[in-house]
Amino acid sequence: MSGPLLKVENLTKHYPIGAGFLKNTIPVVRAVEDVSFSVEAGETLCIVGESGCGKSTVARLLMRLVEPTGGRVLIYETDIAGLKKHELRAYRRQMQMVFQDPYSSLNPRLTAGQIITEPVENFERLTRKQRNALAADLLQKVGMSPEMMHRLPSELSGGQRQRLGIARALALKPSIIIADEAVSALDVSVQAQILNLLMDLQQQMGIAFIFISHDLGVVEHIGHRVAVMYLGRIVELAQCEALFAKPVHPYTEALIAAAPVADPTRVRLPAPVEGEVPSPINPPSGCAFHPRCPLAVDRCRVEVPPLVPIADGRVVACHVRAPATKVSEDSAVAATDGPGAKSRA
Ligand SMILES: Nc1ncnc2c1ncn2[C@@H]1O[C@H](COP(=O)(O)OP(=O)(O)OP(=O)(O)O)[C@@H](O)[C@H]1O
Repeated sequence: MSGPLLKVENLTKHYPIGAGFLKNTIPVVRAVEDVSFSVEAGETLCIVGESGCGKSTVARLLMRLVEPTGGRVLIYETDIAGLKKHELRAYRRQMQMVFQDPYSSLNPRLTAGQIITEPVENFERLTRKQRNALAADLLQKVGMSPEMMHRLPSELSGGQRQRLGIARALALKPSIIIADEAVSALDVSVQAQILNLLMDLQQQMGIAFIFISHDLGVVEHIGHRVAVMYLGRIVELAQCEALFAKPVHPYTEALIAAAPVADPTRVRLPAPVEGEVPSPINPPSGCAFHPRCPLAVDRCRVEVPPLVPIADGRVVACHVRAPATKVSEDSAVAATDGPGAKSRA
């Protein structure tokens, strides 16, 4: 099969809220606006941004848990909107999710073994022997002892529960796992174990990850590429190392400046920008970041900046740092495609 594993084109989601007198006056939350990216097999694309910027809505759109207002999601060049019911089931097998809170996403009445094998049994009947063998194999894959298959979620630690959530996601042999804040609820040492587990599984099984997080330390550890979102839009998409070494969008710069620095030799960026994230119901005109941006010029207040490719292959939406030319606008969509997974050797 050719082309990227996953391609997202101009994805948009507006949630209607309340009712106006006239249909066209119903206010909407502009949760996701014109988002495009692609993911290659075996790659980790991280999506970062402040709370409410639309990260989880992107995940829900990819899983087709909510319908988009506009745009397309293509898996191996097939538009998922056109899939029939049985094709959608097959698509859902390819894309699995690991959630932030492993406890609330695991059925407390089922044993670990039942939780892991349940997704497979939605598709095929298993004998008791097959079920036990599958549960034992998946538990071992995530670094747990097969005996744990008889335990209930309440009898496991937070880290074990998250491993169980990962084992369940692996059961259907997906091509992509979407991990939405998958390590945020865990202690730092357990976080590191889970991140290393995900990276090992990726190497062994070639799984792609879409890793959603607000924690830049985690993103720097696990990401190949990073998409930075602000108020529903991607404002910068770059190779992970390049992004952290030299953020280009002023918002990316501010996010990195605000993050705790684990490495004392790293030079800190200037102080982060002040102010609240504006409302996605009535976002600022032009560049939504302009009210908080120290570099804003008149053009930023009126024109939404397009994503423009710059020299090192990243794309940036900023009139000041990456001003658009006709040529750059034409090549911007191509630049949201990944160059393939980088090697971690
Ligand atoms: N079902 C819904 N109806 C209306 N608005 C919604 C709905 N779901 C999300 N939103 C709004 O859409 C915007 C984006 O929400 P989303 O959960 O995608 O953000 P996020 O970046 O994942 O945030 P967090 O990091 O806090 O989880 C927010 O303003 C949120 O309030």
